[in-house]
Amino acid sequence: MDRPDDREPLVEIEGLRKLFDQSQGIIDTVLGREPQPVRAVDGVSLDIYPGDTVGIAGESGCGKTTLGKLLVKLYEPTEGSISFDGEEITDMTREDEREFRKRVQMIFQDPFESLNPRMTVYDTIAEPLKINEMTEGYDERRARVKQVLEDVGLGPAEVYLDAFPDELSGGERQRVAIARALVVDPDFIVCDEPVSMLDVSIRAGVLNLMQELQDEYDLTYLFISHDLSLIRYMCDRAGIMYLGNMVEQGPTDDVIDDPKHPYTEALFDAVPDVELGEDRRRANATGEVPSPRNPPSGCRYHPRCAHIIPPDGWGGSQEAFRRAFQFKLKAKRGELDADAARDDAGDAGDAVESLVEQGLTLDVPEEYRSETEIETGGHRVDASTLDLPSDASAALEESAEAVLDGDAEAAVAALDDVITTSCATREPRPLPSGTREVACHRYEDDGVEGIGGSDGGLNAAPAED
Ligand SMILES: Nc1ncnc2c1ncn2[C@@H]1O[C@H](COP(=O)(O)OP(=O)(O)OP(=O)(O)O)[C@@H](O)[C@H]1O
Repeated sequence: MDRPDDREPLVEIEGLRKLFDQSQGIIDTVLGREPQPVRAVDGVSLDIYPGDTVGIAGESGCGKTTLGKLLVKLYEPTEGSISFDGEEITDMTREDEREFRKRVQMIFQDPFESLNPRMTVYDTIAEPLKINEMTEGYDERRARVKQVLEDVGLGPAEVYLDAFPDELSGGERQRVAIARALVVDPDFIVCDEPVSMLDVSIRAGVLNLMQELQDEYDLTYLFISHDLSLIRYMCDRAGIMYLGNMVEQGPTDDVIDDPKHPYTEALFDAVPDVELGEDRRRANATGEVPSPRNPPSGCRYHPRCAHIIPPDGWGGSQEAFRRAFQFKLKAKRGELDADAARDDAGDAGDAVESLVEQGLTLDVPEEYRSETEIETGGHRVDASTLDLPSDASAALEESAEAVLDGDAEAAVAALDDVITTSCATREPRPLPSGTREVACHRYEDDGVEGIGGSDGGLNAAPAED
């Protein structure tokens, strides 16, 4: 990615992976299935520059916290490298690691859990100074603790020094946690949902304090948050994670105002915004986040993607392909309900037609459904209004017949040659554009939907097979 200056990154993350081995559920054990690790962070690369505030967003379980913990060395990576100020952190001497642990801190979501209830504010903040032998004796230590308490807005310090966490409000506790992180004068702080447990009325105060402290202490921040308005408010750059992958990253305003990855688009569409036009509203994702134990092949987002790419020579619209692909997913997952289709069709009706329409229905909230779907309670789409090529219609009917005959395998096989997409077979590589990186096949080929203007944008590098 282009940057406006030639600073060296403070943190360089390359091909980072963290897999958690997890014991299987009882069904897996009984069926003798191979244990599958949780792919919490799975191939993330990211540079963080000094003085920047980088935000990481994404749905729950996408690997944000795991990434944060890897960066502060609370976890060791399964694969990949993290370098901090030019030095690889996964392979440090004891002395270097000691120094690293001073320079890099983490603030957690829950100040009730992160503070020891049996330690006073003074002991909590003085502890890292003692461990790191950073002060000469009690007087210097006490002066340093008092100073940092004043810096985080807990003044006069004497009022707080002997207090225990349960005597403080949530906001005061989080300020103590921030003071504990700051007292060793770090360079880089990972802030994991730092205000989400706090009362809404005091969040802005804590965030503003963190901005002031950034200048005062010369800090670089990584903010992890579900809250996209917080990311916009605090962060210069934003990275969007999906199932362990970084799908898009770049300057925050560009990523939010002009999202390129369909997942980023859907994530921001989930936030109510009266100014969004029809096109943005229709882009919403279908279904739930799949398990990181067994992520989808190719692009991990493809089963939910509104912009899934039809095969070469597809004679219909992209919308028709997206629905046909949803049919295929439901057939694979055994979600097509033959009995419901028979009931729906009635004695004189056509159960095949009903089942095809059931399969073509998108699993999205009501505001994203077609008129027919709304009229029929979300269960039916009028297939005749869809621009489906004749071979696709024939394949869907053949598949529906197989489902009605109880032959699940044949139902999937009928679709195999027609309803195909490269999104399910090739993993997209993050490719650079003028201001960002996006990992999406739509931006790989000239003439599809290049971004980054006339210089070819993301088309600069060939796609991986
Ligand atoms: N110590 C662990 N052992 C096993 N699995 C883990 C562990 N920590 C996280 N996971 C799993 O890894 C995946 C990513 O979790 P992580 O907490 O990093 O996501 P997240 O995006 O921060 O989610 P949230 O916003 O809910 O905190 C999840 O499926 C989670 O269950």
